Amino acid sequence: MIIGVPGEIKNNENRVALTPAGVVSFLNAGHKVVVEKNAGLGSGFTNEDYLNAGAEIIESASDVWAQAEMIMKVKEPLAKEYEYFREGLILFTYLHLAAEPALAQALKDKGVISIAYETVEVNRTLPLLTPMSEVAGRMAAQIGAQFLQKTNGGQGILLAGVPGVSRGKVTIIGGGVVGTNAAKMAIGLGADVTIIDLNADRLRQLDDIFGNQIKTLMSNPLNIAKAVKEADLLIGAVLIPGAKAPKLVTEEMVQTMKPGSVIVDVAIDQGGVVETCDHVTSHDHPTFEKHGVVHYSVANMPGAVPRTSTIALTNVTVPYALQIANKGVLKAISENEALKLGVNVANGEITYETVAKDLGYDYMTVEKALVKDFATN
Ligand SMILES: NC(=O)C1=CN([C@@H]2O[C@H](COP(=O)(O)OP(=O)(O)OC[C@H]3O[C@@H](n4cnc5c(N)ncnc54)[C@H](O)[C@@H]3O)[C@@H](O)[C@H]2O)C=CC1
Ligand SMILES: CC(=O)C(=O)O
Repeated sequence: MIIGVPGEIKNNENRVALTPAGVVSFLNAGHKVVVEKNAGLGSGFTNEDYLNAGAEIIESASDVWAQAEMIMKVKEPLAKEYEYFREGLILFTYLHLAAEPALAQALKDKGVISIAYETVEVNRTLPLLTPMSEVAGRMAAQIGAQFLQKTNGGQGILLAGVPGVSRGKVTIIGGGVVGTNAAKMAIGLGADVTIIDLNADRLRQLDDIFGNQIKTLMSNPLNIAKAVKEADLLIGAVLIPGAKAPKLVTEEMVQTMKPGSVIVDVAIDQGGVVETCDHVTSHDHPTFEKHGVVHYSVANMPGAVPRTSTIALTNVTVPYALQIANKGVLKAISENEALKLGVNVANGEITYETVAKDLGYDYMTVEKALVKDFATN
């Protein structure tokens, strides 16, 4: 199979979908890899590194898309990339389609087999989302601390406090991978940390992990309203796989926060959990202010630490991509339930149930969407 790696074009997205080590894995299995010129530079991988690994370097993105049977990317394609879509092309990347209706429509219209990293699922874990959630969770606490500084528009709070002065309060809604990693960093910074989750077992695990270093609360509107009001830094970290994030923090709750408090809505890639986080921001202009509160809603946070993130991401994506390349997409997904759950669009149908529901499409199982191909393979 020919695997294509275009450069990322989202604002300040410096990750790349394959490292030179990943190229070697594909070549050893008998495949060919074409990489857009300079695609790896932001992550510290030169064209020469890719050539030495055995990839072909191609000048233009359009030629990479045209030659490849499977495109590996990091972020969802942007509108200017839709023209490269074609029937039967395999696209393996983050998609977040519940928050990207135009992209979902384009993938449907063009018959692209679209496999989303974020819905590949094993035993209720999301192995291709986890490393980036680890990165974004850790970043959320340090970014929040930075924007709490007066010089950056915040109220002028040091999360650690000092002897004789209270610590800053951090409220984290969603105690999964992002939430746990945000908590680790916030505790390390000396903050007073509260984690809210809907899953009582998860709250027990968090209590076992962090003990008295955190407070845990069950997710309900009263607890959320109280913890939001008290928070100096609020971190949104809820996920219902594939679905649009629920708006758990209302505008009224945000209005109760102290001026200069900070919200980092990490879940913005799925639409965000904070009502006032009503648009995605970029690394160039990461924040906006509403009701006196600093809002940060960058949907590609790990793009700012691309060296760490590219290596962490490709560590987990390459084994799955190799299965697709080795077996073909149909055999790979029929033999691997985790990968099958990654298929969001196939043969013009939406094949992930919560995405279909949120976007108002009929849902079709992958098997049914690909029924002719399954019958003949
Ligand atoms: N902005 C960015 O650059 C990045 C964003 N993310 C996003 O961060 C979000 C969180 O991801 P993960 O932590 O990996 O997910 P996860 O699945 O590990 O954790 C989600 C948590 O939310 C909890 N939850 C669900 N409904 C809830 C509710 N009503 N109230 C409170 N908690 C609730 C779940 O019980 C679970 O513990 C996702 O949308 C993910 O795509 C991840 C990486 C980068
Ligand atoms: C998860 C995701 O969308 C990201 O790492 O950018």
